[in-house]
Amino acid sequence: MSNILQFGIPKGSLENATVDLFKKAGWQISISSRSYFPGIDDDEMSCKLIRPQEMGKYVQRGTIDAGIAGRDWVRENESDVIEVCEMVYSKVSRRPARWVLVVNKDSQVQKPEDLHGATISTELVGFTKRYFAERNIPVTVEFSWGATEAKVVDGLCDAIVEVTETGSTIKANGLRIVCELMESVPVLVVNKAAWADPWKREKIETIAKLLKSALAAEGMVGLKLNAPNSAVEAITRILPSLNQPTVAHLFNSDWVSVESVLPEKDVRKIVPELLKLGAQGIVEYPLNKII
Ligand SMILES: Nc1ncnc2c1ncn2[C@@H]1O[C@H](COP(=O)(O)OP(=O)(O)OP(=O)(O)O)[C@@H](O)[C@H]1O
Ligand SMILES: O=P(O)(O)OC[C@H]1O[C@H](OP(=O)(O)OP(=O)(O)O)[C@H](O)[C@@H]1O
Ligand SMILES: [Mg+2]
Repeated sequence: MSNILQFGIPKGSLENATVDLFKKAGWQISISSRSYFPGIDDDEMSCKLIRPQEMGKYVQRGTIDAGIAGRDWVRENESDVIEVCEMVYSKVSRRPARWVLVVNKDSQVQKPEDLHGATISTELVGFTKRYFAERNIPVTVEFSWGATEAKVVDGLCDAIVEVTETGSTIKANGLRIVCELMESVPVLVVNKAAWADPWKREKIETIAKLLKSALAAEGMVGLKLNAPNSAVEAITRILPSLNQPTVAHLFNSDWVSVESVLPEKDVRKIVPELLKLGAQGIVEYPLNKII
């Protein structure tokens, strides 16, 4: 029987960003509407769409071997799984999601202690209870099924603990962040049995490496140029690189070829300096992965 890795893709906020990242890493995942079993162009993998809130549970039980979910939910459920790696992305950006304590703009609350005796609404009940208990602040924490911001606007609670990325929902509802309670990023988790299986472990490690390398390549470009040998010292001093720039001799010439990897945003600043130092034939190229 051939080996198959059962893999969980997070349904909801992280779904599209995760599928896009897999594409950059080299896997095409196709999700057809209403189906919870996405196709993937890898005979060694089979995918399921699973809510991030439940990913840890199903990975722990062995329903699936591994999956991606926000670390917030893996921790909330105290899932006994192995975290293989973290990846910094959210629904629309490459920043962590933040769980924040939020009140109405005109509220008197300035710090968590000001919520003594208050009612707080959140989807992340366990974490919120622990946060206030550890600080000896007595509060009532109520589970929210979503649209949580509306509850503090309506006065159904005194404050909320909610996830934010761009801040636009908080702003649109006229709310104010009191403080940040936790950051969360997607993590790749695997159960102990799959991790103990050499084939599955190697497959998971390959997936983790390629997902991370696709993320690492974002915003980075390759730069190649020719320069007279006499300018190489000066050029390598100003040229950023992952380790050191590569320098290769041009055939039958006292010129060299210099190659490096750098943030795309630095290119417009560095090119004029390279030209002044005598560089020619400068080529910038996109990168898919940095491994
Ligand atoms: N902009 C975002 N909004 C909400 N969750 C985000 C965002 N970016 C990343 N996340 C992460 O996505 C996970 C929540 O995903 P999901 O959208 O499935 O939950 P939900 O908000 O309950 O779902 P729904 O889309 O049904 O409202 C969490 O791990 C959270 O940290
Ligand atoms: O800071 P922002 O970029 O605005 O993102 C955060 C918002 O996105 C999520 O809502 P979701 O779409 O999941 O709706 P919900 O409230 O019904 O869960 C989250 O619950 C916040 O409301
Ligand atoms: Mg939501």
